Amino acid sequence: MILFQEAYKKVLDNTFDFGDEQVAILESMGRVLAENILADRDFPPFDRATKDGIAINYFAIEDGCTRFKIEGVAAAGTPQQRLSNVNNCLEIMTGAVVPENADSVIMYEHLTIQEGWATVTKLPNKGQDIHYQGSDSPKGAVLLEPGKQISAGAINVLASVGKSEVLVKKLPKVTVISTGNELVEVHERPLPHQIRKSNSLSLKAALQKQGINAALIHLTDEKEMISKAIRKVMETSDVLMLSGGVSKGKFDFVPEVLEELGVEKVFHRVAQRPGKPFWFGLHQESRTTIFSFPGNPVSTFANYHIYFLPWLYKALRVDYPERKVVLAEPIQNKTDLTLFKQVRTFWKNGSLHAHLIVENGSGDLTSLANLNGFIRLEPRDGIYDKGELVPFIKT
Ligand SMILES: Nc1nc2c(c(=O)[nH]1)N[C@H]1C(S)=C(S)[C@@H](COP(=O)(O)OP(=O)(O)OC[C@H]3O[C@@H](n4cnc5c(N)ncnc54)[C@H](O)[C@@H]3O)O[C@H]1N2
Ligand code: MOO
Ligand SMILES: [Mg+2]
Repeated sequence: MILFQEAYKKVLDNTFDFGDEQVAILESMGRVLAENILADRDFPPFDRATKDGIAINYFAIEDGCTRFKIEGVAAAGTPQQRLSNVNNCLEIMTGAVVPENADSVIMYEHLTIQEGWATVTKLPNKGQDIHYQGSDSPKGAVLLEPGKQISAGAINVLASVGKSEVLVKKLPKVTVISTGNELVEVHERPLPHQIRKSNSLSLKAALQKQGINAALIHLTDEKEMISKAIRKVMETSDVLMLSGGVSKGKFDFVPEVLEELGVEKVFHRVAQRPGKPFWFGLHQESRTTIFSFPGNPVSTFANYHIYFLPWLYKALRVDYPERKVVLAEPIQNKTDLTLFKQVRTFWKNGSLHAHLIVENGSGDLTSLANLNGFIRLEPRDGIYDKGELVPFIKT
């Protein structure tokens, strides 16, 4: 058995690059950018009116003119026009190209318009209400850099520079295997000694949140079958995630099968609760990373967030946020294990506080309906006081 910090470090020391791929712009949402995104033209690409009103040449104002003959209308989406006389004006709409030899825009609220003439009711400043060509970013400027997680805001930028396809980091191919004779499908009615399998669906849903579409396989507790299935899955998956069959029971075949298949055991068992019998290893030949989580529902769920998510982020070269929360009540950890306690957080005076969830151990899956994270408590003789900051793993 190894300490939590040691296990965590070993997991993070064993990441690898999954490569890059081109995806359609909308598919890139939430993915990690793998290329520089450059401005393909000046932003904005022309001097653009920022108000609906008239475009004038300020020379006329300096000359004492406050009444302008309207030559026409410049709408957004029409080519640049030209004032034929600098004492005239063009009506102009937000987003339209400022006419040649106009240099200022006056909004309708500062004008009266009558019979083809605009009269200024509030004198403008020279150059006002124009968004100048290239003033946001000049052509060729780097707008987004590799490593950035693509947000809806970034999609706006990608679309503006014409990136209908985007180069992103590839996500790992993940297969989730659940094991257990007692488990039946969600739509089935369990016999009194059976339960519905829930861990694999919960893992699949959590992976879905990361953009990963995991394959699901369920196996009964038969060693030969487990061995065959794992061998096959390792050929095609980057990650094999198992739930159950990893402890000391007569039917917990997973650790011996993995070792028989030549998977290098990095560690088995961590001084933590829940999730103690966690088995982590690598199959060098197929380049598969194996996260074999203990079957108790809270153990599988906790270890996915404690280990797999930081591992994934590191593999994708994205910073994993180190979060902390304020304890809303005192708590102890007089054990010799790192404890992960289920919490529900709430905002108070601008900081995130955590309430402990009443639960009945790592087999109590009903508590999973209420938590939104775990706090991490290292062993300590004294108390963790109310108001203390402790590490928080968001779920
Ligand atoms: N002698 C010992 N016994 C146990 C130890 C130990 O150290 N010595 N560790 C305990 C701890 S801690 C855990 S956690 C569990 C881990 O068990 P396994 O990984 O071997 O998992 P199973 O035996 O297959 O199942 C345990 C439990 O979880 C339920 N389960 C399993 N898979 C699913 C699923 N997909 N959906 C829902 N529920 C699932 C299963 O029915 C069992 O109730 O071992 C302790 N024992
Ligand atoms: O570690 Mo087990 O995961 O406590 O139930
Ligand atoms: Mg077991």
